[in-house]
Amino acid sequence: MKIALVQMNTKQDKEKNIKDIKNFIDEAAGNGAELVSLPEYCTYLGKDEDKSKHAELIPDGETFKLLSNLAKKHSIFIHVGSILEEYSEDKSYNTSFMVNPDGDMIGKYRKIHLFDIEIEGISKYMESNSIINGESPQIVDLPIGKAGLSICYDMRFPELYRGYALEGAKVLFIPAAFTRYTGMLHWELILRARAVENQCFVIAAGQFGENLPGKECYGSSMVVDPWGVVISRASEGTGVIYANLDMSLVEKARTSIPSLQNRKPEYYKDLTK
Ligand SMILES: NC(=O)CC(=O)C(=O)O
Repeated sequence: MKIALVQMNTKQDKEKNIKDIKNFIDEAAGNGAELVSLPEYCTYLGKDEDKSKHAELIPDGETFKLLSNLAKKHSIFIHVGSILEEYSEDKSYNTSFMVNPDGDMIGKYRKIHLFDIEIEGISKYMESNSIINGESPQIVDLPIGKAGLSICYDMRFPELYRGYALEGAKVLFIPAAFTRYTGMLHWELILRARAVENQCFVIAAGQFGENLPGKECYGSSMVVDPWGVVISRASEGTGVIYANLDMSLVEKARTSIPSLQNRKPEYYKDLTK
């Protein structure tokens, strides 16, 4: 399967962001992509207090309808890294979903782990001020096999991905708006670790550049194969990157080093409760 990852610089003009998404999807489909993956917060990235104004129903909102029509028009899968989904007056879900070539939603995932962190003197984020966490993992069926959905900060919680792999996932989606500061040290390291330890493809479309004054995203969208090799990587700026997923590499990795089979959870399963 030929896939495309869109690296964006989403800001507060939702109309422009949606126009950009449409143009990127048209470009990717024109270049033969069968699945297009968008980053986290792809339609709106702004201040906490403004987020719920931009939240929508999924699948009954405008963005879903537009993406459903684009998926049908191009006969492709569209993985929406995330948009704001309606929850209450002051909180939204941060929600990812997958649309199939018939325009139907085949899976929806609400970010479970919220980015509540403070790095002294560097940055502070309290995602839970404006977002309510999801409670359910989500696996979708693609023609290339099962794929586990997740969003950004989730990537720091390996149990979620181990669960996906044990449920049969061969692909892990990790769309993001990863901060520039943490990205420099952790982004590639963690993506490659999730790929190697679960012997899955990792597909990680990211936000790039300044989205809000003083808030910058790392970019470096990438596809990692099950052996830990980065097979496609975005450079600085916005744009589309491509990769061909050779699914035989999953079995090859799992046969060569059968670490998923060699687990002994009976000795340590209680430690992760
Ligand atoms: N933005 C996030 O959700 C996560 C992130 O930037 C990090 O884990 O670092």
